[in-house]
Formats: sequence, C-alpha cells, structure tokens
Amino acid sequence: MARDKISLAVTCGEPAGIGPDITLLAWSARKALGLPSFYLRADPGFIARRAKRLGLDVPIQAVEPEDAASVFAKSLPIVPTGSGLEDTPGVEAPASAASVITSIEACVEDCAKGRASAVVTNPINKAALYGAGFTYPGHTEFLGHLATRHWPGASATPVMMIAGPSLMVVPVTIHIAIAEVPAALTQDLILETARITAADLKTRFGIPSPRLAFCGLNPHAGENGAMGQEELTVITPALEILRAEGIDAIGPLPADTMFHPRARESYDVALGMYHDQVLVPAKTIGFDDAVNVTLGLPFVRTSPDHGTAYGLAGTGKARPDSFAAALRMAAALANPGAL
Ligand SMILES: NC(=O)C1=CN([C@@H]2O[C@H](COP(=O)(O)OP(=O)(O)OC[C@H]3O[C@@H](n4cnc5c(N)ncnc54)[C@H](O)[C@@H]3O)[C@@H](O)[C@H]2O)C=CC1
Ligand SMILES: NCC(=O)COP(=O)(O)O
Repeated sequence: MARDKISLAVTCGEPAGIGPDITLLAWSARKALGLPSFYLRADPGFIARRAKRLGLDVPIQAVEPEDAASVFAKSLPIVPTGSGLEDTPGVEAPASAASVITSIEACVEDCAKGRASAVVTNPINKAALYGAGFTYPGHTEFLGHLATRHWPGASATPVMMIAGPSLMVVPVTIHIAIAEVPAALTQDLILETARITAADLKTRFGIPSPRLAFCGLNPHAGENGAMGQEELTVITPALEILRAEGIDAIGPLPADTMFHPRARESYDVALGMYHDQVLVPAKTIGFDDAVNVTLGLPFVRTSPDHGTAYGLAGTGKARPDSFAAALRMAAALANPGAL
C-alpha cells in the first residue's frame, strides 16, 4: 500500500477518561488542526454514545485499517476492537481493562503488518490496568515488550521523551518509586538511555549533533559530594564515556537552574534522573502542546502528554491540543527526515 494511504492507528485508552472526547474533538476540528488521517481501534457503539453526550455530530464508519484514509475526510474511521463498553465518564470500570489492552496490542500489530504508519495512544488509567493483572508500569514498557513480539531480533529499548516546542526531556528512570531511584540509577542505564536518545534525535528528529544536558540527582548536583555521591560515582563517569563516544553530554547540572529560558538554549534535550525531575518543567512549560514520544522502538509511538483527566470526561471541556500535536508528530516521524 502506498505510504500516503496508510493511516495512524489510535488506541482507545481508558473509556472513562478523556481519550474518546479528545479523539472526537480532534476529528471534528481535523482541518483547522491540520491532522493526518487516523483511525481509532475501539467499540464504535461506545464512541457514538460519547459523541452524543458531547453534542458532537460525528459520523462514524466501521472500517479495516487499509480503508481509513479514504473515509477520514467524511467520517471518523473506527476499526471495531475489544468488547462493548459502557459510557460512564469518570467512573472506573474494571471490565474495560481487557479492551484497553487489546486496542494497544492491535494497533502495534497494525504497524508491524504495514497497515498503520504509527501508533498514537490515548491515556490509560495505570492503576485500573494493574488491578486487572497488567504487569507493565505504563505504555512505554508495554510497547517495548510488544516490539519484541512483532519485530523479533530488532533492538527495542523504550525511552520516554516528552517533546514540546521549547523543551524536550527524557527521564532516565521512569515509573518507579522515588525511594528506588538511587539503586536503579546505574551507569549502564544512563549510557543506554543517552545513546538511544542521541541516535533518535539524529535519525528521527534531524538534529545532526544533539546536545544532551544531564541533571544531577541531588541538590546542586551534589555540591562536590557534600550533598550526595551519585554525581561523582555514577553520572559523571557515564558522561565521560559518552563524550569519548562523540556524544555531546553536558553536566551533570543542578536541576533547579537548567530550565529557565536562557539555560534551555544551551541544549537540545534534558535528561533527568527521575520522572518528575524533568516532566514537571516539561508539562509546566508546554502542557497543551507537548507530546509523549517513545524513542528506541522499531515503530513510531506518540501520545498526548496528559492523563485520563476523569473530571473532564464527557463534559466537552477537555482540550484536544496535545492529542492533535501527537497525531501530527507521529505522521512526521513516520516519514524520516520530515521534522
Ligand atoms: N500516557 C498515559 O496513558 C498517561 C496516563 N496517565 C494516567 O492518567 C491518570 C490521571 O493522572 P493525573 O496525574 O491526574 O494527570 P492528568 O493529565 O489526567 O490530569 C492533570 C490535570 O490536567 C488536566 N488535564 C489533563 N488533560 C487535559 C486536557 N486534555 N484538557 C484540559 N485539561 C486537562 C486535568 O483536568 C487535571 O487537572 C492516572 O491514572 C495516570 O496513570 C497519566 C499520564 C500519561
Ligand atoms: N507521566 C507520563 C506517563 O505516565 C506516560 O506513560 P506511558 O503510559 O506513556 O508510558
């Protein structure tokens, strides 16, 4: 199939959250938002009920992935996936967990089979999925697993990046308790994360010599060991290895002073030692237009930078901006060199 006829595959996400809302709102404003063709893998009846609740006139058409592009201009293409879902905005329904997972699996398989150009995920309720036996901390880790299922032998180490117009960040440790961070922060993990980040910024984002700025772990980047040892024993030695490999590795820098506008001019991506260290500045600066993109996979995956926002589901108040940015970025990344 010609590449321009292949659509993006969008997952259902948590049915009680705002995923359905932002998908419907984005499709409704597809021209103004400059959106590429996409299809949703979900229960069409459920999506129609959410559209009605939101007062949106969205014609829905059940399709196969290959036909999505040809109907996208006139109707929202849905590939029926999973079981029928109740429309209960804001109310967790444990029974929907299997459909949420099936939708993610099916979208990745579409990519592997050349039926989709990239995967865009809607937000999931992580705790709800854990309750149903889901063993991965989040999409990022689950997608790494699915990559090994569908691309045997391909290198698949998922790295989370939140990319906004004025700040891109990567957390080295991701979804773990803060108490576990020091033990999880190894030289190998820093090296692997940095190498994948540098490689993907070159090949996918078109930055020929990416500048990677690393946060310290401790206040003042450890103040020469007075406020913690990890900068001296783990981070700095890793950065020396990266520099010897030709990677422009800056730091470790005190995290509290590296996100103001002038400081941000000195690097292309900031690597934090734990989730909130870099996701707080990234979402504070660019909540509406930043995109969560998984590096290190053999396929393209993006997502809005926000979660399920239960309080907004079904109200029409959720903003589709970050989701729209995720769709545009996925389409651009699926065509290497386009960004
Ligand atoms: N990629 C994913 O699947 C993600 C899933 N989550 C999950 O989402 C759930 C809720 O997490 P929270 O930390 O509360 O974050 P959240 O992003 O759902 O909400 C944080 C705040 O931002 C607002 N907000 C979020 N999206 C918005 C939008 N599109 N338009 C307007 N306002 C918006 C919410 O109303 C709330 O005030 C958790 O279960 C978490 O695991 C969180 C982040 C990413
Ligand atoms: N805070 C970002 C986040 O939780 C995204 O996780 P993932 O589900 O994309 O792995």
